[in-house]
Amino acid sequence: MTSTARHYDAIVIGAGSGGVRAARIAASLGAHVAIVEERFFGGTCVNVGCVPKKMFAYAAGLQDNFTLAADYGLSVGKVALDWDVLRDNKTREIERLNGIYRQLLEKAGVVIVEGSAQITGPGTVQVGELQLTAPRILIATGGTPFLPDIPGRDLALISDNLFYLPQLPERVAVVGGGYIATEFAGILNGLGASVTQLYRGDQILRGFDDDIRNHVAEQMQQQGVRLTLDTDVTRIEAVGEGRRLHLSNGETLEVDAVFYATGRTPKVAGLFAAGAAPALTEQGAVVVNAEFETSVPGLFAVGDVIDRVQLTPVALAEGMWWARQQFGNQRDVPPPSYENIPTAVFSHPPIGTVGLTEADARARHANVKIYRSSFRPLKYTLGNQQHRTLMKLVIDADSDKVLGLHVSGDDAAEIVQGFAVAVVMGATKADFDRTIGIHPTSAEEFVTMRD
Ligand SMILES: Cc1cc2nc3c(=O)[nH]c(=O)nc-3n(C[C@H](O)[C@H](O)[C@H](O)COP(=O)(O)OP(=O)(O)OC[C@H]3O[C@@H](n4cnc5c(N)ncnc54)[C@H](O)[C@@H]3O)c2cc1C
Ligand SMILES: NC(=O)c1ccc[n+]([C@@H]2O[C@H](COP(=O)([O-])OP(=O)(O)OC[C@H]3O[C@@H](n4cnc5c(N)ncnc54)[C@H](O)[C@@H]3O)[C@@H](O)[C@H]2O)c1
Repeated sequence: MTSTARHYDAIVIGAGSGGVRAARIAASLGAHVAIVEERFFGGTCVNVGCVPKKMFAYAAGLQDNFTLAADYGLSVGKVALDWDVLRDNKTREIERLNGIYRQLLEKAGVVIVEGSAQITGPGTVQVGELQLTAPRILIATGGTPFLPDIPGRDLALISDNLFYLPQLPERVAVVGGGYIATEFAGILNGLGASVTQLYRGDQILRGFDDDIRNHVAEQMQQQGVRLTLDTDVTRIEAVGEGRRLHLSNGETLEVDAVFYATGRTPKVAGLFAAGAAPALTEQGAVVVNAEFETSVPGLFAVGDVIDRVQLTPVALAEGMWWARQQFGNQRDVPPPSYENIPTAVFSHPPIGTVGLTEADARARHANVKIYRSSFRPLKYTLGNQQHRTLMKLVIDADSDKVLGLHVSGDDAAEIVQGFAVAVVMGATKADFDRTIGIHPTSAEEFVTMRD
């Protein structure tokens, strides 16, 4: 039913990473923009993703520092986690950020419409009773957790739930081997839960460099995570307040909570009225061309919903490019490149990586040279903590170019962000070699690796 109609230059659906950035840039370029949001401003990353996840990852890592402090002669009292304090402090900060995202949009002159949007036809969006029209519509609705269809899957928790748990469960199973599962296993273990990570493949973190995968798996196990590989969950049943998992290896596992982190699928359910949907992939991702336009002229999409690379900085880059392309005068600027996207996994230990894995480099280049260094960082040498760092450079021996740079250990993400600029610029091993190191650091290893 349409009782009110409003016309804009652009309508953005979803106020997450991609949508907020696109709407703000478009408005700053003079466009009259409306943004529709049904749940929370800032989207997944700010509310139930990157930001609260990193806060919890800090909390989990802090536990280690108390042991380290004792090695340095600093005595501390009994260390105990007050889950309610951690959770509620986090929630307060997230609510503050939520308000900031809303204010940023308002200050930029973007019209905020709260509710669930449905695209009803070319250039037309329905939000409850309200009809919005515009020559350009941008879909930035993100993704939603995917859970395999097994009996009892309703008994499983998803990543959103971790951030609001009434209490920290004592025994936890985490299912999956990707970013979220590995980060959550480290967080829960670091906070004191007894954690089993179950993965159907032969090693976690598929797609990352094999040496790095093995290093992280080893270090996690050393820290107390039970890693059960080549195993899937076939059924979940409730046992009192707990959960019994039936495993593909015939065993059962009893836990207080089970988290599923088995991927995220594009969020398009209910988004299109009959006949209004653009072409979608089999997985439901919105198909776009190089300019982010769908099969329906004037209908565009960016971010997780197009399922290219599910990372916040990628959604930001896509949203920004789209807005400048549509409303700015930068028509000759190429779209964001998907080559050499640096990324981090905030596991314990964390991973930072940019460029090709050794296996990918060998598949594409005839002569590949590997430099590898594994060491116990200085910080840990006064005590018994066995934390190690692994660093690896993948070089094209013919051109001397650095094809890949990988690290797993303290500060991995911070280290790789800077080196990523060099890799994107096409730095060679010789460029690395003539760079003087900063001593004593772990990062200096990348400029001192020799044959
Ligand atoms: C646990 C977790 C940890 C993560 N950690 C990281 C990290 O450390 N680093 C990183 O780079 N990435 C991380 N990510 C991924 C990152 O959050 C996403 O890639 C990013 O949020 C995608 O942005 P987006 O704009 O495409 O979608 P989103 O941020 O998901 O925003 C989509 C918005 O659209 C709204 N919406 C959906 N449908 C409708 C509708 N019909 N009407 C109105 N509004 C609608 C949603 O409510 C939401 O606010 C993490 C994700 C998760 C789940
Ligand atoms: N630090 C970061 O930047 C960060 C952190 C979290 C999430 N993210 C983004 O969010 C995305 C989603 O995270 P995710 O961890 O859910 O996805 P993922 O794609 O990283 O991992 C999914 C895991 O689930 C497994 N899986 C898939 N289907 C399964 C099934 N039917 N049964 C058993 N296992 C199955 C996969 O083999 C894989 O190990 C990531 O790909 C990443 O792009 C990024």
